[in-house]
Amino acid sequence: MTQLSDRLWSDAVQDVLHAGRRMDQRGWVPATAGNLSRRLDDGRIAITRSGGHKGFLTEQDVIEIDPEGRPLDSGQRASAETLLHTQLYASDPTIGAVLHGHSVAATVLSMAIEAPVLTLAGYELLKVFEGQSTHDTAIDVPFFANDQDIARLATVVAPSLGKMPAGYVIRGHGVYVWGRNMAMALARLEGLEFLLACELERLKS
Ligand SMILES: CSC[C@@H](O)[C@@H](O)C(=O)COP(=O)(O)O
Ligand SMILES: [Zn+2]
Repeated sequence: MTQLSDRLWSDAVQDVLHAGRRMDQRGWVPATAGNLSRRLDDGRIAITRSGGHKGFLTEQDVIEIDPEGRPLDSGQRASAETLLHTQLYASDPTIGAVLHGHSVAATVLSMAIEAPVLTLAGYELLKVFEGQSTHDTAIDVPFFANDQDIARLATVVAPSLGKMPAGYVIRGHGVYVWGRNMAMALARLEGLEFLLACELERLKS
């Protein structure tokens, strides 16, 4: 490895470790839930190893996968949900980071609401999402049925790729959010989680 590619890799790993800690602080990755990835400028993909606590990740917990989601080192086990990350990267070359968490708001709302989408409307914070410049708008967040068969779940998500400015929710499970870099993905995740928490409050009232 050259010094530059070493540097790109260690920056990506630090991004993942930092985001994992942030998501843990917010209570979005209980137990071993959640997974995080980052695509480097040279196209390599760094993703969390399966089964670790995402708030206590070490450098060894972040591994390299190919664009099809196979670990470069076949002795390593990448996130069980790797295909949901690689399908996003394949769908949009500008995506540089993907985050998945299991918040209370995403879990409860998606089990309480039967409609296939949740419409977020009128919130100032909608401006955190791609292409939004006013609160006077509405964004649909799709709710997909949970499935332990991730390849099959990816085929259900596929028709919506490119049409989900705020990310998506898997029912009773959690959110997927992405951005051009880790900072943007984290900002979108915070935005979506805030809005889901607001919707949950409205449901209670
Ligand atoms: C604690 S169960 C959560 C898992 O089933 C899964 O949904 C998850 O988010 C983490 O899986 P992982 O394989 O560690 O990436
Ligand atoms: Zn999950």
